[in-house]
Amino acid sequence: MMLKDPSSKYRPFQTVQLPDRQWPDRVQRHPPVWCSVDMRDGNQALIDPMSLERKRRFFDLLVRTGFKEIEVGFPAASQIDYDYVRELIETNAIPDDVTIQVMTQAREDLIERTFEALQGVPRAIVHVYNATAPVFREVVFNVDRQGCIDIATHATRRIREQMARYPDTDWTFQYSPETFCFTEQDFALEICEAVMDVMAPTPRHKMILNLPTTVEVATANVFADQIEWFCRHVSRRDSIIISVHPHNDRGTGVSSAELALLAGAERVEGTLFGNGERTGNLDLLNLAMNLYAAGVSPGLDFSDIHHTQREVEYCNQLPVHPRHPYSGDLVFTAFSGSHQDAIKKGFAARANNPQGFWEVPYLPVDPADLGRSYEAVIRVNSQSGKGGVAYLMEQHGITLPRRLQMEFSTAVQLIADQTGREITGDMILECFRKEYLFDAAPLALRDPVVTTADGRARLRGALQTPEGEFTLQGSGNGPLSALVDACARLGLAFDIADYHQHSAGDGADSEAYAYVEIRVGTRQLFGVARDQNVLTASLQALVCALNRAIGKGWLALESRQNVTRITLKD
Ligand SMILES: CC(=O)SCCNC(=O)CCNC(=O)[C@H](O)C(C)(C)COP(=O)(O)OP(=O)(O)OC[C@H]1O[C@@H](n2cnc3c(N)ncnc32)[C@H](O)[C@@H]1OP(=O)(O)O
Ligand SMILES: CC(C)C(=O)C(=O)O
Repeated sequence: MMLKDPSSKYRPFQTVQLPDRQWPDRVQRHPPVWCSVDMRDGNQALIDPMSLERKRRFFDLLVRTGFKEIEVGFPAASQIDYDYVRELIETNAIPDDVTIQVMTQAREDLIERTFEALQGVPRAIVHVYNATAPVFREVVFNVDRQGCIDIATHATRRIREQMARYPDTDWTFQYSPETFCFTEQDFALEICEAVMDVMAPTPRHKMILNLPTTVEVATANVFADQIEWFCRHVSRRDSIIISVHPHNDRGTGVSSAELALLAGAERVEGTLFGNGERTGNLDLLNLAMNLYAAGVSPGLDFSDIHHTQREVEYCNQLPVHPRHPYSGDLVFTAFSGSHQDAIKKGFAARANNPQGFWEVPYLPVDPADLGRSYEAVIRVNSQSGKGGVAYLMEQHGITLPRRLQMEFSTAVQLIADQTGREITGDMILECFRKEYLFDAAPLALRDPVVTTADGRARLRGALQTPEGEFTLQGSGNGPLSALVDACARLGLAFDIADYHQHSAGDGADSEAYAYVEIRVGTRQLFGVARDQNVLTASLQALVCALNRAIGKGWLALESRQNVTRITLKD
C-alpha cells in the first residue's frame, strides 16, 4: 500500500552545489557521438536474448542508420556473444568507419576471455565497469572506497596488458563508474582519476569516461550539474571523452541526456526506442529526432522510421508503443476535431510555402521526413470534426466547400456515434456516395439544353418524376438560375444559397465536381454531382439537392386533379 508519508521510507535526492552552473544557458548545435548499446544493455534486458541471426540483423540496421560505435555484446558472459564477436571479425563484417565495443566486468578471467574474443579486430573499444555508490560498495562488494578503486585500477592494468599483447588492434579504453549518479561526486572523480593514472590517456589517444544514471534517482537538472561539476574538476580533460549512459527510471532519460550534453558530455550511449533494463535506456532515436526537430542534423538516418521500428521489434521481440515519440503508429495521427482542423489549415498554408520553416500545428516534424504518409495523419472517430472529414475527402480529390463540410460531417458523426469506432477514409467515401452521389431519384433532369443570348441563359429540358415527365423551360442570369426559374414555373419554390465547383484529376479525363446549396423555406442543404462537363455537373447538383430535400420530407410530390406539383412541406 502507498504510504501516507513516503518521507519515512524514501529520501529526497541529493543536489549539487554549483551556483555558477553554465549549462542552462547553452544550446545544443551539433550532435553527440552516438553509441548504440542495443546488443548489450538492451540485449541483457530481453526476455529471450538475441540469437545470432537477430544480432546480425540489428548490427546491419545500426550500420545503415549511421552508428559508428556499436556495443555488440558481453563476449565473456555468453557463448552467443562470444561467437557473434568472432563472426563479425572473421567475416570482415565491420565497416572501416565503425568501431565495435564490448563490455566486461572488472574480473581478470573475464578480461582475458574478452580479449580472446577480440583477436584480429582492427579497432575496438573495451568497456570495463564497476559500481561505485555507497550501497553497492557496502552491500554488493563489501569494500571500502579504496577497495572499490582497487577493483577498477586492477582491471585497468590487466586491460592495458592485454592491449599491449595485441598491438595490431587500435584499442580504445572505456571506464564506467557504474551508479555514478548516486555516487558521492568526489569519489566518482577520485576513482576515474585513479583509472586514468593507470591507463594514461593522451590527447592523441583518448579514453572514454562513461558516466551513467544506472538507475535514475533525481531530476535531469541534477544529472546535468553532476556532469558539469565533473567536467570542471576532472584532470586531463583533453585526453578523455565524456560519455553519458542514462536510464529512464523516472521517465527522463532523454532529458537527462540533453541536459548532460549541455553540461559538457560529448558522447551518449543508449538504444533505439529505449529498450533496456527496467524502464529502459536513453532512447537514441528520440534524442536524435529532438535535435533534428530543432534544425540540427543528428548524423543518423531515420528516413524510413517504420522499417526501423519493425526491425527493432523483430530483433527485440518487444513491441514499440503506438505513441512512442516520432515513430509510434499513432504519433502522426490526430483524431480530435480541433487538432485536425489546425493540421489541415497548416498543410494548406505549407502548400503555399513548401520551402519555408516547418510550421504545421501539432506536428513537431514533417511526417514525410520519416517516410510517414500524410494520409495517416488525420483519422476520424467520434472526437473528430468537419476538418478531419474534409481532409480525408481531399485525399480522394474531393474538396468540400466549408458549409458542406459542416453538413456532411454530421452524417459522419452519426456513424461514429453509432459504431463507437474509427471511421476509415473508405467508410467516409461510401457515406458521401450514399448521401450525395446516388442515382438521381425521384426527380431526374432529362436532356437539358442551355443557350445564351443577350447575357441571359435559357434552359429547356424535362423533369422526370414518378408521376410522369414535365417540360422545363426557364431563363436567368446563368444556367442554374434558369433551372431555378423553370422549377418555379412548376410551382417549386427555392433559391440558391451557395455554389462551388472544382475539377478532380488532371487531363482530358478529369471530372468536375459541383456543389449547389439550395434554400427551401427556412432550411438549406447541398446537392453534389460530378460529370466531365461542368455545366451538366452543376445542373445535376441542383437536382440532387431537390432530391435530398424530398428525401428529408422538406418537399413533397403531390398529385391533384391529374397534375403533379412539388410543394414545400412545413
Ligand atoms: C549496469 C549494467 O548493466 S552492468 C552489465 C551487467 N550485465 C550483465 O550482467 C549481463 C552479463 N552477465 C553475466 O552473464 C554474468 O553476470 C557474468 C558472466 C558477468 C558473471 O557471472 P557470475 O560469475 O555467475 O556472477 P553473477 O552473475 O552472480 O554476478 C555477481 C558477481 O559479480 C560481481 N560483480 C558484479 N559486477 C562486477 C564488476 N563490474 N566487476 C567485478 N565484479 C563484479 C559481484 O560482486 C558478484 O560477485 P560474488 O559472486 O563474488 O559476490
Ligand atoms: C555503463 C554501465 C555499466 C551501465 O550499463 C549502467 O550503469 O547502466
